[in-house]
Amino acid sequence: MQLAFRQRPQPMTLMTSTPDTAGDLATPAIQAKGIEMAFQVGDQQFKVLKGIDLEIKTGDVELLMGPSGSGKTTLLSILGGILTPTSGQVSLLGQSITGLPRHKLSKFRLQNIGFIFQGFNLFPALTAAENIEATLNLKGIRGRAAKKQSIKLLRQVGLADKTRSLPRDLSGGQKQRVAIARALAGNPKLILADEPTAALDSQRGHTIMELLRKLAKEEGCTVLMVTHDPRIMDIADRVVYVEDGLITPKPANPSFVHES
Ligand SMILES: Nc1ncnc2c1ncn2[C@@H]1O[C@H](COP(=O)(O)OP(=O)(O)OP(=O)(O)O)[C@@H](O)[C@H]1O
Repeated sequence: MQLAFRQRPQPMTLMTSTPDTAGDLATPAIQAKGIEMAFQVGDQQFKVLKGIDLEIKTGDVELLMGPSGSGKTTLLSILGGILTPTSGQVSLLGQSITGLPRHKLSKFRLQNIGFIFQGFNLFPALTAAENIEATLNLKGIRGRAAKKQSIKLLRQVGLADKTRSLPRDLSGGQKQRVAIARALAGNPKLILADEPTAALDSQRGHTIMELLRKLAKEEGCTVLMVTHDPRIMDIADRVVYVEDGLITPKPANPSFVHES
């Protein structure tokens, strides 16, 4: 566990504006205010996030970068309503998710957010296409329509020939692309991704980023991803850095960009 508590500048709000967005520009897709997160380890409390203010506009593709252990995954999980912050407020698509009852939060997540998290979490007994269909079924898309969409999504991530493969017969990069296709199922308005290109070679990573950028610019989907991957920085609208529990527009020591 790496925890750093050096003195940092005060929390700040970063705002973006991207002119070629297709969605509702008036409402930020993601709005976080005063996010703090402390973890209890034994009898000690570690404060990982110390007052994060962040606004991300609809249709933006943004990257969260920062040193290992700086709290990027923790922040992404809080923004996606998977973790509850110690304090602070999160609004997604204009709706406050802070304090929403669990069942309402689950429903909101299912309807609006596509998650790409490390580990892929594919059902081992289901084929690539069935893994995506299962998600579509949960979103109320069934039968032929679900089959058609799952095959289309697998084609978009370059896996047209793997629709019937089980996860055990896929490489790490292929599993990652199935997980990406699954996150896009049902056209979520938000995509939250943790290292989505980590297991992909340069060309495939670039193809995935182009796909996400197209969704953002043509369909107003908003994409926020944690990455250490410098290869995808040029495709993002903005890079936001998490350092010492705060957001900063420029890192003090950017060497972490070339990690992993
Ligand atoms: N459930 C937990 N209990 C205790 N500590 C935790 C927990 N989850 C995360 N942490 C600690 O919080 C800190 C931030 O973790 P987090 O995974 O958010 O960092 P990160 O920036 O995503 O790191 P990496 O780039 O290595 O994935 C780490 O020191 C981690 O050990």
